[in-house]
Amino acid sequence: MQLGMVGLGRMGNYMVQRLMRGGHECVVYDARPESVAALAGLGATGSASLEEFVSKLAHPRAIWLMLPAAIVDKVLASLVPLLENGDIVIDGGNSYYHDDIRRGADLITKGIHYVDVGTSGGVFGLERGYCLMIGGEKGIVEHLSPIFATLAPGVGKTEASPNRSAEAAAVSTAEQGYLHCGPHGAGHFVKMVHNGIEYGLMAAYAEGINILKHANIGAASHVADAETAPLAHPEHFQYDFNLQDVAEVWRRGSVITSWLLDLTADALHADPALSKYAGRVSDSGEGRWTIMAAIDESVPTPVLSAALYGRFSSRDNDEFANKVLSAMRAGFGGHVEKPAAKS
Ligand SMILES: NC(=O)c1ccc[n+]([C@@H]2O[C@H](COP(=O)([O-])OP(=O)(O)OC[C@H]3O[C@@H](n4cnc5c(N)ncnc54)[C@H](O)[C@@H]3O)[C@@H](O)[C@H]2O)c1
Ligand SMILES: O=C(O)[C@H](O)[C@@H](O)[C@H](O)[C@H](O)COP(=O)(O)O
Repeated sequence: MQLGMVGLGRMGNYMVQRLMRGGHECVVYDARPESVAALAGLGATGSASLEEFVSKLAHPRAIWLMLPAAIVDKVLASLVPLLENGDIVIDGGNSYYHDDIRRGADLITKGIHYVDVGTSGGVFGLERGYCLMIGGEKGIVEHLSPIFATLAPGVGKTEASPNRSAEAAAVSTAEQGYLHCGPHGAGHFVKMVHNGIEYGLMAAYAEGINILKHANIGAASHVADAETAPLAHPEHFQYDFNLQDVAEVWRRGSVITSWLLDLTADALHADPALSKYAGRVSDSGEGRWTIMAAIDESVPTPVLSAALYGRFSSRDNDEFANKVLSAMRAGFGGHVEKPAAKS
């Protein structure tokens, strides 16, 4: 099948390569000509402009956008006037599902079909395949199934769930690694919650490993932390854990095995101090949209909310709040801030 790809960054580039390996024909465009040239060198049909890109696609066109969510509307404003009745636009980035509902309704008035796809797997997707969470019209999703089947990991890459019935498996593509989740926005809704969970899982590993890292604070060699009360039982905190080895042993048969743990172990092996990271953790939107949806649904999400707020704190957005705390403490008790302990 032919597919046009706009956005050839960390994701789009490898997705095109996986599609071409699977026998699909790819027409590609990116604002960076060097990204287009690199894929043209591997067999894709390159384009120097959106106009040229659209002209090289057979009607009905299938165009996959793999762009930062913030620029999708801007690119659609240039792209849509070039399209014809029956063409399909797929947004495979991390767009907000409200935008999908709006775009789907707007584009169909122009005869253009819109599909939202939450794509998971990151830069490992080229080899492992991508988990695809899809929203849109059923017939259009079915039409695109050869593309989804090639991008997804495929049957057999993950052991079947023991209680999954053969009947359920026969009527769903979930075992292949892609799923039509519902109408416009459903794909990105599922991906949004996936990423909310991702924040919580990541925070859980990070916090646990940090407890292990500080398990030596009772050792005589440890510089006492001037900001806290003295330890009642220094003998309880005499452990110099080898964090790489702990992460490594957890990867074998434990309850908390996961790909995130694999990546954590690997990062600790590369540099146990993680010294190239300052620890300022960004968020691209999906974590906060998850919490917003939970609030609208009146569903409690204490773990996911705490994980999101942890990212805000990591960027020092709690600095003034902490000054307010110190000011109150000074005010009611005359407590003076102590100098930071050397780490
Ligand atoms: N990186 C990941 O692990 C990952 C995983 C899943 C989903 N996503 C989502 O996929 C989307 C793409 O992510 P990425 O990591 O590949 O981003 P990226 O920044 O690596 O790539 C974006 C590409 O878009 C191109 N681009 C920017 N403006 C353009 C324009 N006006 N016209 C044409 N091309 C333009 C850039 O040149 C770049 O090559 C995002 O929505 C992201 O949130 C990323
Ligand atoms: O499933 C995935 O492959 C990831 O979730 C992916 O979508 C990406 O790495 C996020 O864009 C990072 O999101 P934050 O910037 O919000 O951490």
